[in-house]
Amino acid sequence: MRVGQGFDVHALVEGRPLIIGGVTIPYEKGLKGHSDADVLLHAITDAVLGAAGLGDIGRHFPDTDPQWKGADSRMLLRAAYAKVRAAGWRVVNVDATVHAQAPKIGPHAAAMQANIAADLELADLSRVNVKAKTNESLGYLGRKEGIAATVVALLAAGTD
Ligand SMILES: Nc1ccn([C@@H]2O[C@H](COP(=O)(O)O)[C@@H](O)[C@H]2O)c(=O)n1
Ligand SMILES: C[C@@]1(CO)OP(=O)(O)OP(=O)(O)OC[C@H]1O
Repeated sequence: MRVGQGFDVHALVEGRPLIIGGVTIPYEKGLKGHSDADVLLHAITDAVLGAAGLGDIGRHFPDTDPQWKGADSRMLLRAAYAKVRAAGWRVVNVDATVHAQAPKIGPHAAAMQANIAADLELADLSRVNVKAKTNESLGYLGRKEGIAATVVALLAAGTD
């Protein structure tokens, strides 16, 4: 068994769609990034890469590479997970928290869970858990200047 953790944060700006966990959420602002800036999928990607000892998302998909400009982060997660699988690992479970003062994530959590489970080739949806917290109006997250995500992932050896 191997454990990995992931963290990501992106700034909230006007004129961008808000995409979290592969779900487009109606909101007045979206996340700024080189890719689609899906903060949750980036943290999951880092957690599974980290558990496998494969570095981080920026090593595999540099934000200086025009190839990844506007990239769909579900595609990045699937590509990273293919490398994790090729290294002999599979995900046992992923537990994630989205740190967002707004908007409410709860109504979208099941759709995020389904996307993530599909991308990690998990038939058992309970192996992916998406939680959310406000930041109690404290700091840059509490001022709605950005949204963050924290993730832990467990890997096991094998292909089953
Ligand atoms: N962006 C968010 C933040 C929170 N939730 C849900 O509200 C519950 C209470 O959050 P607190 O930060 O006030 O503790 C939390 O457990 C989530 O269920 C949410 O859906 N979206
Ligand atoms: C995903 C990548 C690549 O497009 O860019 P961003 O969307 O800016 O995301 P970030 O979490 O800062 O880092 C990973 C990057 O390499």
